[in-house]
Amino acid sequence: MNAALPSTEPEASPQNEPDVLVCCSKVAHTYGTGVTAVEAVTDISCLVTTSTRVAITGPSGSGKSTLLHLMAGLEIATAGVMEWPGLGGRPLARPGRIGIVFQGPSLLPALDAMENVAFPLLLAGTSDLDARELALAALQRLRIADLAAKLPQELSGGQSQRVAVARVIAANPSLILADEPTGQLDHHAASLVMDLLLQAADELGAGLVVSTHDPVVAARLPEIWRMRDGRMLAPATTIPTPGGLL
Ligand SMILES: Nc1ncnc2c1ncn2[C@@H]1O[C@H](COP(=O)(O)OP(=O)(O)OP(=O)(O)O)[C@@H](O)[C@H]1O
Repeated sequence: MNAALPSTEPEASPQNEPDVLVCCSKVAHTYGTGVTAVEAVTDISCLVTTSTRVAITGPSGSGKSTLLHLMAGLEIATAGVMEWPGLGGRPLARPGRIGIVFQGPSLLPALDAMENVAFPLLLAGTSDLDARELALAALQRLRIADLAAKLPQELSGGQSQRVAVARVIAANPSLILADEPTGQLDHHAASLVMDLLLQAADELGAGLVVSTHDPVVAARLPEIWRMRDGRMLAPATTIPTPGGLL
């Protein structure tokens, strides 16, 4: 079902409805000001729920990363309204509720895989012992515990991205945002990373939003939102709200 369109299906009972994690209403984001201003996204309206499994596709520069950064709270909308009802408010005030997988190397080179997974938990105040236990559990859950003692330089690009997925799920997020997570991987490694992202989202009951250039990767998700020149071609820009349609 397209999460951004008014549903024509019978209403689910409240306890069966997925939580709305992110609501974008006519959102725009402009980088810079004056003659150097770039309107990276324009008039974006969409919903992300705990059952969302969506690929955002579009040419380079179409605004995919900017939209993910807005959802993550890493950028602030310059027009429109961003809300995170199911996350308890603006993400930066609620660290851990959103997990982000970035394109390319993101592991700290001096730490082994398990320490890399544990590191954000330590920063969030988890005790050393608990952080290590949670990190190992995340690696085990993704069946990559054999990589725990390896340094990033000893990992392939695909293995590094799988550890990056473990780092995200160790914090038990409600929303997983992955920005070109397979951009530097071959098809086999990309497929394994997508397997893990989908598995993680299902096991955590988390929403999953993946930006990608790759149509094969996009086809792994049940829903695709296409962007061009900062605008979303699909879904349509009407979203249901308690007060009516935007
Ligand atoms: N920090 C920034 N400062 C200024 N302009 C930016 C910045 N980040 C992105 N842009 C511009 O915003 C537009 C959208 O960029 P964005 O990175 O969101 O697109 P994208 O679809 O993710 O591209 P790619 O697939 O190449 O990563 C582009 O014109 C880009 O040059």
